[in-house]
Amino acid sequence: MASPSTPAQAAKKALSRVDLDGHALPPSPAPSSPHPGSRRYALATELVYTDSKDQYGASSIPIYQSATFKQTSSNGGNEYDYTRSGNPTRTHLERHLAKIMNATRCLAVGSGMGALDVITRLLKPGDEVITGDDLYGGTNRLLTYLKNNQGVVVHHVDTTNVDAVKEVITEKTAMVLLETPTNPLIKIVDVASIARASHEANSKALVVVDNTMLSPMLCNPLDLGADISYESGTKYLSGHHDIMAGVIAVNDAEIGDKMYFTINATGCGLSPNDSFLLMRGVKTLAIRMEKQQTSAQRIAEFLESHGFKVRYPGLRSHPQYDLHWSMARGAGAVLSFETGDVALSERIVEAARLWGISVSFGCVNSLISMPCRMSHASIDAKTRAERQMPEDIIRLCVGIEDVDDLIDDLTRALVQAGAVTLTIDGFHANEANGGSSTPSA
Ligand SMILES: Cc1ncc(COP(=O)(O)O)c(C=O)c1O
Ligand SMILES: N[C@@H](CCSC[C@H](N)C(=O)O)C(=O)O
Repeated sequence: MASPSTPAQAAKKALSRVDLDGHALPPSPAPSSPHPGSRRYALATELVYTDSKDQYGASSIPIYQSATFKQTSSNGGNEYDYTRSGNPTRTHLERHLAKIMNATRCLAVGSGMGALDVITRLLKPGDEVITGDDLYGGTNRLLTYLKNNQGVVVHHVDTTNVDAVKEVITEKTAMVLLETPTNPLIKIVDVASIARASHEANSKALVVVDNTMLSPMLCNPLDLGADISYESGTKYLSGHHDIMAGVIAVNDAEIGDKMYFTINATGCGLSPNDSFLLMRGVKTLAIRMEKQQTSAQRIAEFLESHGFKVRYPGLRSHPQYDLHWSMARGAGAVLSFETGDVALSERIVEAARLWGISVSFGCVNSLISMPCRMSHASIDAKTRAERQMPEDIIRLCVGIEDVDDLIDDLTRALVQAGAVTLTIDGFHANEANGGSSTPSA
């Protein structure tokens, strides 16, 4: 029997089959939305709304925990043959994500770094990449590897300055890689202006945005002109720190095919079990993010009002407040603040109880960390100094606990560490430790 030549023919062929009990066998759980790539409801609805045509009406996607799939002929040709190449649970997740990321195609892989690896395999020796000078440490590490081993030229510039990006765009620019807000300095990057300028200067340059800090709940970089949006699904999308995952969204079919080729060729597609867990996590993204960012706002205001220098795009004092809100639907739940003293920051972090000392963010639990020692330690001290990363910076990743408990725990840690001066009216950050002189109760 000839193998069906298109996916539609393959689906029809498989649909016509019945199992031993006479049940019609659908080709796979159908797309999670009848209209992948186009949203019909508010995002909070789309996140939970799925329409899988499972043969038994399962309301959550079954885990197709199978490496291989039986074929109906010696020519193969069924929709799935091997999980590295494709798996029904992963496909369901990818179609659901394509819908919520406003993309025509989404690909799910084993981690956020795995996603960037797939994306950067679009590069070839001699290609140039323009990226920021405040980047997640792992991203910096992979780019440094490509520079040292694969002949890729990497320009680190201040991507908060559109002109600085324009200055280095040439016909050799193959990729412009952006993060916003940046991790951990919470700087905002004008994605739309950079995408426009990049495409005008070089129509072949791919603008890639790491959307991990905001998630599709708060921002859709493809709508701002990016060619590829990716994020670590380990963070907000899954929300519980129980899996590693990465997702890539794209509208150009040819680029999507090239990246799928890499995923199949290297075997980094997300496992069926983790695809199930990520799908489950995505359904609660809206309520988690709403709660987390409401609490983050309270905590940012609390710290600022007590004299700390706080970086959070929900604060009016953020120098790029208006730019952030022109691109995003919320401020997210990651903020950082400075104490002016590394040892003091260490004492604060170690005094916290409710806030777990941990890398990562986007989890239901609140986390506290010192990026220069932890998430960004792979950037050497000299480079950190050149990029003006304050060694004392403390990053807070706000979870879903009661916000008053979080503030109480932080207050106790600040007092215990000696970061604040107690007065009859309350307390304020010590001036010697980087605090301002305008305390509030
Ligand atoms: C902004 C950002 N992008 C990408 C990654 C990589 O994600 P993963 O840890 O899932 O590989 C991380 C964190 O690890 C991150 O913070
Ligand atoms: N040891 C890890 C550190 C992961 S950092 C995770 C996350 N992106 C964050 O910003 O906290 C590594 O070397 O990658």
